[in-house]
Amino acid sequence: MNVTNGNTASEETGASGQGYVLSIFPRMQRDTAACCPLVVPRDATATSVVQDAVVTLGMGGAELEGYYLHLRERSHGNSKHGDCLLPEQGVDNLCDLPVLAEASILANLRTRFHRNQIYTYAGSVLVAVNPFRFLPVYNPKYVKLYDGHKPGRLGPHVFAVADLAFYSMLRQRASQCIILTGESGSGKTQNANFLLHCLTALSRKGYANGVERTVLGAGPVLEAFGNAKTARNDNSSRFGKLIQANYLESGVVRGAVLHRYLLEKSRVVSRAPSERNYHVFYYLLAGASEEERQELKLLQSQDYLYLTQTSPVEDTSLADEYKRLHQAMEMVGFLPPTKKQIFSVLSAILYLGNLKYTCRETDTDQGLEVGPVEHLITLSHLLQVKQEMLVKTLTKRTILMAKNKLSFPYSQSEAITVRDSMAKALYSALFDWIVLRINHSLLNRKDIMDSASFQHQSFSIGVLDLFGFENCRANGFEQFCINYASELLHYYFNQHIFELEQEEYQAEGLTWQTINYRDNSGCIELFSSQPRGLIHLLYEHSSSSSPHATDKTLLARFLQDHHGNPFFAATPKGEVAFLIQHFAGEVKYLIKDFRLKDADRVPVGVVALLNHSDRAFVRSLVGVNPVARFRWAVIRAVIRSIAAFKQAGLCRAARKTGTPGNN
Ligand SMILES: Nc1ncnc2c1ncn2[C@@H]1O[C@H](COP(=O)(O)OP(=O)(O)OP(=O)(O)O)[C@@H](O)[C@H]1O
Repeated sequence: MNVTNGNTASEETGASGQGYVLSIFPRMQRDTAACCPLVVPRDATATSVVQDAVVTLGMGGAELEGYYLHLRERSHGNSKHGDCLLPEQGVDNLCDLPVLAEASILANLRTRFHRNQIYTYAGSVLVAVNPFRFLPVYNPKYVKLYDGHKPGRLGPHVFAVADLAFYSMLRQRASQCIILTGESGSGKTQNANFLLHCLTALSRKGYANGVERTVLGAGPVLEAFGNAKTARNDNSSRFGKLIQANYLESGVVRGAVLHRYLLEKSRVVSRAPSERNYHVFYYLLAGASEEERQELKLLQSQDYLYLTQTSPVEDTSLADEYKRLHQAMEMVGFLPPTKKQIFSVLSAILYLGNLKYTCRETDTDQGLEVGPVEHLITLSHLLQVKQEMLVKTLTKRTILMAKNKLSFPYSQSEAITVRDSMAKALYSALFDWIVLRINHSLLNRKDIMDSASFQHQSFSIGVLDLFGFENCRANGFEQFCINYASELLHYYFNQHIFELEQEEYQAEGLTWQTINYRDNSGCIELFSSQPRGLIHLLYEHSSSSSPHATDKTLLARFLQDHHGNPFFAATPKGEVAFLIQHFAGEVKYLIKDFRLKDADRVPVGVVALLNHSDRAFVRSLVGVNPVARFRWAVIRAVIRSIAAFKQAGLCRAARKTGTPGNN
């Protein structure tokens, strides 16, 4: 039996026009069968339509057996797609939609959005639509409301997810994880913050032990140093993070741990014209007091090359943000001298960008000169390094040969690369150091002692907030890494939602029609298969074993090895780029600087220079990662976290089906 929505103007009926005429065809083909009209109200549900149809057709009791009802939306005419059979207020869970199709899903999300209901369930997944304005649904009253609530009683909410994770952890005595995914600007970080707020508030001891305060302080600090304005999001996270809230088995929150994955450090030295450098630079220059300006030798933002590649920033709120940043830094335990050291390094990074090179050629000597000298003096003062050593590091490569140190002058472009590498390495090391310090204050001494002595068993709830899928006007190495990470996450979702869930249904003996979903494993293969995957080819081309490789030879190799791959394509002639068919759409990547950014080597001389600083703080920055070489951090980290989540999913499925899982 085939029921088609006849929602055309002429078929709208009822005294108030508040109804639809549905056409019921007792066979599958509407043109070969007689049709029986059925008037239903606008807010009819699938169940009520079936009941009305049964009555209208005079079918009842045993006669119903063996009949199938297919509800179909009319696919032509001027019907309002997706609106058919949708209750006026929408449904809380997309699984309850009478017709599950893209149009009806969008119509439901739209209907709810206009009613300020931005959250909707899709089975066990929570879908959030970004409202881009404040909604009064996150205050402590809501945390209490959702605390221990019965699923289905209250509307979908991000606090419901936190609550479910918290009580599942206590009930199952197992750690939990919550993954946020979506395009850049969709609201992942905002919702991660709401989750953490709720997760710490649900602690049996409430706010008493100060973890909430530290977690809340950590957010703005990380945002200032790790977020920036991009073409898609004014406050885009340029790093990925996994925040793990730790609990004792009694449900008392005992600290948290923050893991950070890849910081987009190339942003420190260059970015697209409509984008900005990291927020903290603008906050510092807009909000520093006169005394700080003198001490840190600050200039105006338009005087720094690293900040002037983009349109000037005139935002009166920046000075207030600087004040807020100071407060947040204090909340996570940064004392005034530490803050001063941090801002000195930021000032030094900005000065590095202003250094210029000129070629010098005399009868006896040939090389590069770096200046202006007053910037070199300021830099050596800010970093507490010897000016002579600074100049040498920035202009000459030193090689150790048969126990002798030999120096060769850099070419101008090599020297610029060294200068920029130093700025990126300093910023990245500073960010790592900040994360390290935040982790110290998140884990108090008693927690460490307790866990070391195994006095208490503890569990955790992880919140994974990675960068969202990006397709910018010009995509480069950064988008290549970010989108590969998104691709891996999407693969995990597919596995978790479709494969494992369907396996579970089959194990429970439920009649289930297998759903065919768009599998992205081919795209992941394209990136990571051995030995021809794009990542491996890139690695090969940027290693020292390929001295003659260039970005162009790399592209040629990509094209040669992946010709005919449905996920990979060449671009029209002349473009030094390639296309990848991602799960979220096709992206064009420009090959320029892929090798350079992949290798991401900080010259040994720069590490040695910073290690010789008279300032312990600067030396400790290099100590965070002595070789200062953070190659493929994101990919390694994402693979590790995906593997952990995948394992957790398999264990969950194993527990449900009663088969032993390797927990
Ligand atoms: N629930 C919400 N309520 C109010 N505003 C929101 C909400 N979610 C997102 N926003 C707004 O949208 C902006 C972008 O959100 P957010 O930074 O969380 O996106 P994202 O997905 O983490 O992006 P990216 O991947 O670029 O970091 C926020 O700065 C905020 O203004």
